[in-house]
Amino acid sequence: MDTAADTTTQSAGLTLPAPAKLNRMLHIVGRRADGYHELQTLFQFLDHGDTLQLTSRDDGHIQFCGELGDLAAEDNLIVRAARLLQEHTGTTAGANLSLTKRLPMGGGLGGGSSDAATTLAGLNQLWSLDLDEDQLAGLGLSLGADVPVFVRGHSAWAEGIGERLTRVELDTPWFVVVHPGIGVSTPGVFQAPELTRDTPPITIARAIEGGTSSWRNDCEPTVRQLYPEVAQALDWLNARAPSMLTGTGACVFARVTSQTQALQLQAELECEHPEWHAFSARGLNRSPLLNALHT
Ligand SMILES: C[C@@](CO)(OP(=O)(O)O)[C@H](O)COP(=O)(O)OP(=O)(O)OC[C@H]1O[C@@H](n2ccc(N)nc2=O)[C@H](O)[C@@H]1O
Ligand SMILES: Nc1ncnc2c1ncn2[C@@H]1O[C@H](COP(=O)(O)OP(=O)(O)O)[C@@H](O)[C@H]1O
Repeated sequence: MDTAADTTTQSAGLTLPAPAKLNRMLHIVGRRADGYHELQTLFQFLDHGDTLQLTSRDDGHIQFCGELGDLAAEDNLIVRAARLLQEHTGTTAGANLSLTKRLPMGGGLGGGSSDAATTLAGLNQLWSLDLDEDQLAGLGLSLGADVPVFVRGHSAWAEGIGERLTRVELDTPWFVVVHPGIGVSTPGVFQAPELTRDTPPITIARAIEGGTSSWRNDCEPTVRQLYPEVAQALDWLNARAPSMLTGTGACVFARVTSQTQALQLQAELECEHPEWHAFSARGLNRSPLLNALHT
């Protein structure tokens, strides 16, 4: 039977991960003239995320399939990344892009940015474009500040609005990540008058030597105040393990000592708070995207 896809030349295709990130710490050290906030943050990946299937087609069309609520195609970072790559390189190739979405949207786990990075890196390979990492990271930055770290695929200390990256090695514990079932507005958090914007800048060495017990997220007090559900989830987790907000939320994460402890904590949480969503995952200093692309 003929289908639209059958009329195109199909390649073997790729199935690639789009992992989540955590902000292991996040300081706001200033505000730029355009209103954007200058950050110092430590990014780390998780072995949990979305999955993207990519196949090439020869009619130049970008076909997306996946569950992203009512997000319009022109706002979908996957479609935008594919079109950007077409415009930048002039390729006549198209693609079928099929997403299995596991990461909550707008949860501070960087799912949209990670999807975009996986699209850029995957299509670069599928379409044999041969762009290097710097070129892909540059294109990614035009889609969002968090895209470059996913393209580069290493734990990083980030400055500026998150685009100036220095590779680092962090501890790789297990985490329990909790979404308290509400949406947090990133612009709303950054516009809040009470947000701390004047944390003195520190060096990478000082941030890392300070260790996990000294790490904090400057957005946390504001998000707690604006979203009591986030405060409740943080209080519940903090009573059991050291916990923090990631990005501007809504997700919070507890650092635990083993997979067993993670699964126990997750089970307790699911029993007491069925209205929250939780998963357990391990921190990774190398993104599973790099492993998948280079095998
Ligand atoms: C702060 C982080 C840390 O990872 O939070 P999460 O989004 O992951 O939660 C990200 O860098 C967020 O980046 P991103 O998610 O691309 O932010 P955007 O949607 O572009 O930002 C929405 C709005 O928040 C404000 N904004 C965002 C980032 C920033 N460094 N300063 C800001 O002031 C701006 O008003 C912007 O218009
Ligand atoms: N493929 C995508 N997946 C998720 N969100 C997307 C995608 N494309 C665009 N978006 C938009 O980007 C916003 C931020 O998404 P996401 O990266 O998941 O959150 P965060 O930046 O809080 O970590 C979403 O609220 C949504 O409007």
